[in-house]
Amino acid sequence: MFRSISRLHCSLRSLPQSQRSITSPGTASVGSLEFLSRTIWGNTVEPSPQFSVPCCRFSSSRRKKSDEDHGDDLFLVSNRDPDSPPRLFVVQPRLRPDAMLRSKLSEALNLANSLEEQRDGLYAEEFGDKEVLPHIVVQNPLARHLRAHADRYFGPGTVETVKAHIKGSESKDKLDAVFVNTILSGVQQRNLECAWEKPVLDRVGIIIEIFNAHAQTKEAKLQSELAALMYKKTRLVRIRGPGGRLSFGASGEAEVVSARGRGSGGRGFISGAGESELHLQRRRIQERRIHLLAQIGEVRRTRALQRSSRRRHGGSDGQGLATVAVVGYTNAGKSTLVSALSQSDVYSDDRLFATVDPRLRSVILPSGKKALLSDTVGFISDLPVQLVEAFHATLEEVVEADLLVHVLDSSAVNLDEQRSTVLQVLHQIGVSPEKIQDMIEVWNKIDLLEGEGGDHKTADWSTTSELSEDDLASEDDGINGDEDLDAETSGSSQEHDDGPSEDHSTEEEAACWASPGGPIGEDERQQNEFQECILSKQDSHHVKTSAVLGVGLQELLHLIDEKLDSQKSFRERGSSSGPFDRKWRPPQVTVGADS
Ligand SMILES: Nc1nc2c(ncn2[C@@H]2O[C@H](COP(=O)(O)OP(=O)(O)OP(=O)(O)O)[C@@H](O)[C@H]2O)c(=O)[nH]1
Ligand SMILES: [Mg+2]
Repeated sequence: MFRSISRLHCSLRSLPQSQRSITSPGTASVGSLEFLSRTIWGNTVEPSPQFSVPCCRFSSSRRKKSDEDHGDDLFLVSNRDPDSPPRLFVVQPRLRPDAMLRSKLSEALNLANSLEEQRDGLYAEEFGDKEVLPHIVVQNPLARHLRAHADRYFGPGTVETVKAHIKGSESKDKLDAVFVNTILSGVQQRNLECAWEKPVLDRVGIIIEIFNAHAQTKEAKLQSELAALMYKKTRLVRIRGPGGRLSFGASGEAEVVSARGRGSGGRGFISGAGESELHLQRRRIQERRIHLLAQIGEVRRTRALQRSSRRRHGGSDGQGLATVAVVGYTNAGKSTLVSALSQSDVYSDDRLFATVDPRLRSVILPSGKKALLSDTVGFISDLPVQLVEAFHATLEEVVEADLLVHVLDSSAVNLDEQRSTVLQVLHQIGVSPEKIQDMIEVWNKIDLLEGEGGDHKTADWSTTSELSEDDLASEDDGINGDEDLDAETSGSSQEHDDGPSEDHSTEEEAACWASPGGPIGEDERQQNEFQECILSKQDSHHVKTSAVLGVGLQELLHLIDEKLDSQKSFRERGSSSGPFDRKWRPPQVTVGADS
């Protein structure tokens, strides 16, 4: 384990002062810093000395080499050593209300513990046996200032407090990386790595890493590499190579001066050393991307052929076979439900994104007809747009399915948020409002609710980790940083720190959590349709199931049968393909990018 850590984490080396200066020859000009600031925040902020702090580049322990490899490390933490799954320290910005904080912290801890690869089809440890990872709840910079710090996201006090806690946790066991459960810019990520002397993963990064770690098939591996590549492309930072040479994105000591570089070259005095390196790096990424897209294109063609052949004569006696896609928030119980309905064995696990490779299982409906159930990847709030784009081939199965079954974890406190996240992703990938209207909603895990058909709001907030009130309790950090009030570790005890702005910001925060890709519709009409869809779904009829106990399965099968039947008669009456004709298009706003 130590070997892999040392490969991940190089020690900080100091540079001569002349090389650190933001105005020194050969490094960034103030002009480019201003450009960077504008790029990130949409307006100019004072260049911070943080941008010029030299820091290290972390290399991957599980780099995939290939002839066409673009020369960059794509994955930061996930490794192939089955005896040493990465151990992360989790930083959770505080949210209101406390129930929301708990559910997000629980999700963050589960994400951090899910970053593990199988060896010979097995994980090193049962998920339930895993320890709760070290974590800290800190002041949310969005809550206090309605804007995060441009350089390190958190204020200096918080950064120092987290650093002290990391050091404290390291005395017990080595940490591989820090996971900050928010979306960081490339510059913020790099500066936090420098401050904490650990690789830092943000929410987008960890999800991409988990997908990569869990991908089994060639298709899923290609897609997760593409997602990582697209993520990486937005995070090229200027680094100082071993000979003091400046370049972008390769290993070496980092000088964070430009995360995107767009426009930094060839613009009079602000063009500087390294710009051609940046273009080289971007070109290599672009070449690899084109190569991956070509391979994924092959996968899509094969899948399309298989789909149309199933649709025409997939049944045992040559008749067409309907496909029912099972969708939902990650860990809602989709795979368990597909297993139970089809009486087969589909891999299910408490790890988030246990399913990355879609699976088809056949099921005999009460009418005697056969249908195919498609178990697919789960969704999550702030689903990285790079993943949605890269996993287009997989998600096409959902768009092309005859019927959707939306599985919800009825014991989740944030059930409404999970529902709207899923509906947004469906909308984003091109599923029509009509099809969403027709979708069957399943409230799974009812066995976890108190009493039969109990109120889900009263359910336990965490079914997957051993968190208690103590985990959220105030921790005395003992650090007298310059911004101590900014750095706290409790959800309840230091209310003096939160003025009335907290509630206001919570709305903003909630909006941020709930929106995976910012505005996703191209025009207002589509947005309105989508909003109507969400509203109508909230009150719609749902089937209650317990996939583990086998409750509600027959009712669900009857409903699937009924819906497919009514669709068939609808088609026979001469309707066009209607609900399935909208094409996927990327959202206009890129999450996690430095733009
Ligand atoms: N108590 C209870 N647990 C369930 C139920 N259905 C699934 N689970 C558990 O929930 C966890 C997640 O189940 P999965 O079927 O892997 O969930 P999923 O939606 O496929 O998750 P991803 O593939 O990670 O998106 C597993 O530990 C299941 O045993 C249920 O009805 N009741
Ligand atoms: Mg699954």
